[in-house]
Amino acid sequence: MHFEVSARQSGIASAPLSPQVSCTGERLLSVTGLEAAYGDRRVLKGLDFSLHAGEMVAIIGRSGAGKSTLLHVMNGSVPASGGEIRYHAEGGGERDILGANARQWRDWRSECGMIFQDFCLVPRLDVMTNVLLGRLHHTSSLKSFFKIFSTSDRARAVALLEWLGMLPKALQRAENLSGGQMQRVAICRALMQQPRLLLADEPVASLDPRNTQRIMEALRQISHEGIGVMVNLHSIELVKQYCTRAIGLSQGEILFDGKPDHIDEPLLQQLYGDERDGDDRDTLH
Ligand SMILES: Nc1ncnc2c1ncn2[C@@H]1O[C@H](COP(=O)(O)OP(=O)(O)OP(=O)(O)O)[C@@H](O)[C@H]1O
Repeated sequence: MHFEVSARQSGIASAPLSPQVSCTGERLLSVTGLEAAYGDRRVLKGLDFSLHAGEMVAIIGRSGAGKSTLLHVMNGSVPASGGEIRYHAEGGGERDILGANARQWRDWRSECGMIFQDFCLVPRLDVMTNVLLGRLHHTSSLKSFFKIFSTSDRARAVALLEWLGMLPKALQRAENLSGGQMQRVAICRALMQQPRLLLADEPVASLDPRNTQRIMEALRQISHEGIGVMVNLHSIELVKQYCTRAIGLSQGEILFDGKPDHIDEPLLQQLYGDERDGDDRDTLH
């Protein structure tokens, strides 16, 4: 079953997901020569690509290719060892995120939401508070600690939860939700930041088919709002169904950057090789 929600139903019309951004396809990021390593082991080897508002870009490649590392370098939780990530600020001006000081990193993180395979919610807090925690980057930490959020923050949280069908669960503890419900809450939390970019690290890896469709549909709608979405995926079927572009990584290098329709058998063989033999093959098509 497909999850379909109109802009009116979603509350997007009354509470834009990202009011700073219009869906004009302007450039958000220019990545050049990006390198990352764990100790002596080079994991990202000179990546070059750009990202635009409204794109939904899949990162694909076999296990260990460097997909998660790329997203974590982009949000600053793993350090880069070389290269540049130039952020094109709204209204002009650009800066290299990798050369940012602590305050600039905090600013960047508020522009760059992230969701994870294991959701990363605070289990004992209720859904509403988990979502409001997404405002941490915009609110003083003391205020957040005492859970003092503004009326407009609360209104936005309500609109987002309603959009993803989670408002009835707003007062439940996060630990009592199903995986699909947790991921919807995690998306709401990320959108509370009003990001220009959303990074999703295998967001559907642990979900059943129905919840997978719901989450992918939500990500697509978010990209239609003008937010740049980058999503690590293992299913090529989902990439072709939902994404506007795919970047194929192999051993930390970009092997492909183009339209999902252009992903063909020889490329899949290059990207996945033996990993596609046996059971894995079914999950890739
Ligand atoms: N914290 C770490 N310390 C050391 N090596 C790591 C660390 N995280 C990842 N690696 C290694 O870096 C390489 C890239 O890992 P990464 O998780 O980015 O790959 P991936 O493409 O996301 O894989 P998967 O699809 O299995 O999640 C792998 O060889 C992995 O073992």
